[in-house]
Amino acid sequence: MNKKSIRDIDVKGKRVFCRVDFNVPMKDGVVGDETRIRAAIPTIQHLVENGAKVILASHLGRPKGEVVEELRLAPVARRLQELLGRDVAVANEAYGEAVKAQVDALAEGDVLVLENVRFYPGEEKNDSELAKQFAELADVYVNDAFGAAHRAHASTEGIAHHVPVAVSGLLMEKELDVLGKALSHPDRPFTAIIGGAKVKDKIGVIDNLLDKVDNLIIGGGLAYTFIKAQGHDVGKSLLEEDKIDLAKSFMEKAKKNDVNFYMPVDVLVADDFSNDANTKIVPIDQIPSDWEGLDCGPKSSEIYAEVIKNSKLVIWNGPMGVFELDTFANGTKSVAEALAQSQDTYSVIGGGDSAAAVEKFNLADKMSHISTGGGASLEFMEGKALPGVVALNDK
Ligand SMILES: Nc1ncnc2c1ncn2[C@@H]1O[C@H](COP(=O)(O)OP(=O)(O)OP(=O)(O)O)[C@@H](O)[C@H]1O
Ligand SMILES: O=C(O)[C@H](O)COP(=O)(O)O
Repeated sequence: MNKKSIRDIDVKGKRVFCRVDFNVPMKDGVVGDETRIRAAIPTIQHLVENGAKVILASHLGRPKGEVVEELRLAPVARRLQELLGRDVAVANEAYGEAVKAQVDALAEGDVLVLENVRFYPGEEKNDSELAKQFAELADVYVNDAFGAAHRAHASTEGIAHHVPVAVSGLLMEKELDVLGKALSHPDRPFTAIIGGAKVKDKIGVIDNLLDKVDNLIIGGGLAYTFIKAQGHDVGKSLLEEDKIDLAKSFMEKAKKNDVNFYMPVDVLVADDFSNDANTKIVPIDQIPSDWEGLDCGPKSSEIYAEVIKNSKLVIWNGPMGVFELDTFANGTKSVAEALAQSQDTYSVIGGGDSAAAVEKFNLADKMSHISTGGGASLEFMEGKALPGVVALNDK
């Protein structure tokens, strides 16, 4: 990576404003999946051990510039305290005189968690006044929030212009190294598996990856637009009529670029979107008109597994079916199992639902890298620059 990281600077005695992505699922005031908190710990430990006064800032949810009681960061700070095994102070605001006093009271190695930065309207507007307020708290800015790096907000981008030193954290560095290497110097054969709900959300990713991969596997709800593009009826399956021509152009681009293009050959159709629906497996040219395809079929899964086993590198974004319902989870599970069993395959899971799926199947520890970024990893894979990274100091 061509950006400086915390390993390139001296933080001893410095007030370090560290933006993390503590946007974790909350249930009844308790943290659900704590992956993102754990992922930030190496950076926090590094700062603590090197004598920084650590000020942590994050968003939680989408409170839209207002205080939302359920989205306060205190429960997250409590969980962090347990995981770190040291006291973590909490602020009721994210800037201002009271917060400054709390920062002034920090000793080297102390940790303070600020309130949800999205309680302020200026955050998402990247308001420079708010960015300056954040900057007043700090001597050094660290961005470790890879999951929010695609957002140009006051705490992810704006602040970097008002603090003399702006560097990446260790999580940010690792995410960019893994994804960056995959896209620029991939081990081959290189396979991308793209699933999820809509073609619309994956246009940029598919287009960019078609210039880089050896194999492209399409699954999930978006496959039906490709099935339609091949001239088959898709019944009540998810279909984006206005993207059929685009799907055709992707298949043509694959041919032109010598990319092996795989899409389902069979699908699991259902007469209802529920676990108790009547289901059957049909070839893609026999989808009944009043049924919908909610998963890949077993023949497709077998083909995908074979491609995975013969790959050196696989990037996976988006489930193969409606994996949240057990009846339609087999296609996604089969991809996860193939990745888990392929010892020689480096597997990169692109965050969001695919990360949730490998967790659900208890296979997370068998993946080589699970990104903490959903939208951020998607934008990175589209080849877009991430504003939260661009703003950091060059090496
Ligand atoms: N055949 C299908 N029909 C309808 N929905 C489907 C189908 N296959 C998968 N899905 C749904 O797609 C959703 C995931 O789509 P999405 O595009 O958000 O995936 P993602 O890329 O993993 O998301 P993220 O942006 O969070 O990483 C899941 O909730 C899943 O149930
Ligand atoms: O969950 C995420 O993908 C990040 O925390 C970014 O959240 P956002 O989509 O609300 O900006």
